Amino acid sequence: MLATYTNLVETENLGVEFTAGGRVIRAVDGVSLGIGEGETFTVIGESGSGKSTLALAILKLIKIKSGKIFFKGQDITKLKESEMRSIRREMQIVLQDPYLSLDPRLRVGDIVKEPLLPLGEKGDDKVDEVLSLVGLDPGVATRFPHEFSGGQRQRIAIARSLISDPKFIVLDEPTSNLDVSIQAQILNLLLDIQERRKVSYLLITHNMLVAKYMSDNVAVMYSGKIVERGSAREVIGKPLHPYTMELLNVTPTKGFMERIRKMEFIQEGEIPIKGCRYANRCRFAKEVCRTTEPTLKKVSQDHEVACFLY
Ligand SMILES: Nc1ncnc2c1ncn2[C@@H]1O[C@H](COP(=O)(O)OP(=O)(O)OP(=O)(O)O)[C@@H](O)[C@H]1O
Repeated sequence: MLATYTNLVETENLGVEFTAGGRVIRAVDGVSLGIGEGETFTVIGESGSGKSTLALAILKLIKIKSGKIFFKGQDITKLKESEMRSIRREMQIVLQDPYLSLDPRLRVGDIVKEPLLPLGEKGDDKVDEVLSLVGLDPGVATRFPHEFSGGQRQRIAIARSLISDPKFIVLDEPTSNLDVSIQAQILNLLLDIQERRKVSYLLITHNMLVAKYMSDNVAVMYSGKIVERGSAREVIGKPLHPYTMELLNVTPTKGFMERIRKMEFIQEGEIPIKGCRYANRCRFAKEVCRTTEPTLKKVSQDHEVACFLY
């Protein structure tokens, strides 16, 4: 029997750890999220916050320490690679750097067909279709990556991600290595493809403008944890967490300042790394922030925040 599901992709308390120089890094720490069909779910955060690790864990490309991953309602956390094969075709990734992600020795047609190799499929008949879908002339299939500009290379990478007809694509900073003038073209292409193919995107970015333009829902990640999430309109339009405000470079509203007027804040630099991970950078940190880890709290229909100010 097919599992019924609400979200195409879900994680439950997902945790990933690395050990580097004898130190354990909790790169993803207890992340629960749901990505609906045809939705763009964006993870925002600065470098090192754990965005890419989260995406790789969802794709089961790295080892998971704890928690669960569901795809189409099926728990895939413990599936063996052989059991993942049919699911792999439905999950693809587009990486940040189109200069590194395309094998320079292969012709474009062979690059685009790469995801079909482990499935034992040739896919020759699909190459023209996906190249056209990304706005490239099918004739480019016989050429090599070095003959193309950054934007065209990213179109090739997107074509490759589409050849297995996936339902879910991770877009890891897909435009951050491109000229500004090209970025909008690629973002529009991705939106157009989503419309036509009804794919869900997990978009990773540190660029708020990109997040605002592309997303249905967003999660803000800091030090392996989601500190705020909700609809893009709510989170980007009315940021609540001091870290989100910092990322967006917004000044807290008068109403916010009025509401927190009587709270007692402690000085920067006094807070040990315990409790809220952002506390040692937060100008609104209180005593409780140094002792207790805040959990996500629903503040409105489409908005949750993990912060003791709320
Ligand atoms: N293979 C690894 N071995 C050890 N530590 C790692 C490894 N991959 C990531 N990390 C660490 O895990 C944390 C999260 O890294 P991650 O790359 O997921 O962050 P990110 O938000 O995607 O950053 P960026 O935008 O720079 O890619 C960082 O502290 C990073 O140094």
